[in-house]
Amino acid sequence: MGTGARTDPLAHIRDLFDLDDDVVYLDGNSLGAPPKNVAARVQEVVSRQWGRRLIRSWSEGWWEAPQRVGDRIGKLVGAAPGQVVVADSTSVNLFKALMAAVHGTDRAEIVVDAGTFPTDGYIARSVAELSGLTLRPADPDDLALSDTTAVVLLNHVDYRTGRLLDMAKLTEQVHAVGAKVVWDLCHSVGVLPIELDALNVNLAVGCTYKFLNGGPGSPAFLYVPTEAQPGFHQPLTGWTGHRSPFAMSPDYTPDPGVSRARVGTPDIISMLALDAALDVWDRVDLEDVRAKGLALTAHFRDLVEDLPGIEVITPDGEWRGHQVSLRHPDAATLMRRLVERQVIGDHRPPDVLRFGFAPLYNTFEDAERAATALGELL
Ligand SMILES: Cc1ncc(COP(=O)(O)O)c(C=O)c1O
Ligand SMILES: Nc1c(O)cccc1C(=O)C[C@H](N)C(=O)O
Repeated sequence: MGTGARTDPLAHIRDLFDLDDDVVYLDGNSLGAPPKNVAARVQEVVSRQWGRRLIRSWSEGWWEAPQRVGDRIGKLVGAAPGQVVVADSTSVNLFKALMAAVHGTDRAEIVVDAGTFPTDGYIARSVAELSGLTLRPADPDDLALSDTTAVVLLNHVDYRTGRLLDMAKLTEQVHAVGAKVVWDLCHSVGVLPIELDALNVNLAVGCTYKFLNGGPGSPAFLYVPTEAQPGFHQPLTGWTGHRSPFAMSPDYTPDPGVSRARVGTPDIISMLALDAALDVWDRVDLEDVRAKGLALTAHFRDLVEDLPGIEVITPDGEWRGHQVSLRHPDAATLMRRLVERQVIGDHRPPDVLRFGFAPLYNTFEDAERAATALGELL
């Protein structure tokens, strides 16, 4: 199982992360590992920016941080500057995006992929209720769209199976019936090249605590393309989305740009921890990240697919993200015992073992150690 001869152009990047070598961490698709520079940045933000500069820091970079950090994420998702804002949670951004997408529509339905991560389905249900539309879960292979479809919400990578959807093809399908598409990029941002502008995606959301390593609960992002910004009807009219927040006007006038998607005061400590975590992306090429992710997951798959009782449910080939999901009737117990052996993945009910591979810090040896541990348990 040795991988000594394997070339890994990202091998040196692991040193930028604060990881224990005796732990095989394969849960970066749930909570990314901390880059080493984050602790010092947070210390700087607390001690100097907050401590010494106090409220002056709002006009020394804090106020614009949601757009500035948004532009850094924009580079990773194929969005030109001024179209991504970092704010709130993915759930809240989904609410804003879906409410804006159905605003003023005379169409009847919202479609959501049937295997969606629960929060997307719950939020889509609320938006349907509030807007008087119906919600229809559908198989992404057979969306059955029509001219009654207002908006389609799709997960780029399925959190359970790791399947990657064809964003180009599906976006085109949705546009062909005159509907809008909202993409949830939680499991794809930072591991594969994404081209939101080039594909004319209507709206997109994603979290930053998985493969972007922003830290627990780091703020999410929302993409609103420039041409859609004037028509982006913000349902949560908080003051930070106002055109002139400090005018303290009694009337709400939205910011003309992407800032209209902001709501309330940003969580600066978390936002600037994320900003620091994003530094690592200045040193890597997403194509290399993708290539390594495919190689890591293929290697792990090869090592585990013939183990007794295991069924691999992650698609083979290129239509997959950076996790390998295995079905086994004793998945919960197996994962508990793997974690006892310092191999950390996760379990998704009822019977799925998930192993996420973060190409910036996971190694081929991690894949081997995890496969060996699982083999011994089985
Ligand atoms: C596809 C997807 N959407 C949304 C979320 C989470 O949303 P939030 O950031 O609001 O917790 C997750 C993971 O928690 C997810 O996997
Ligand atoms: N967001 C999470 C959290 O706050 C606690 C524990 C896990 C999570 C996750 O991100 C779960 C993840 N989205 C999943 O794919 O299952």
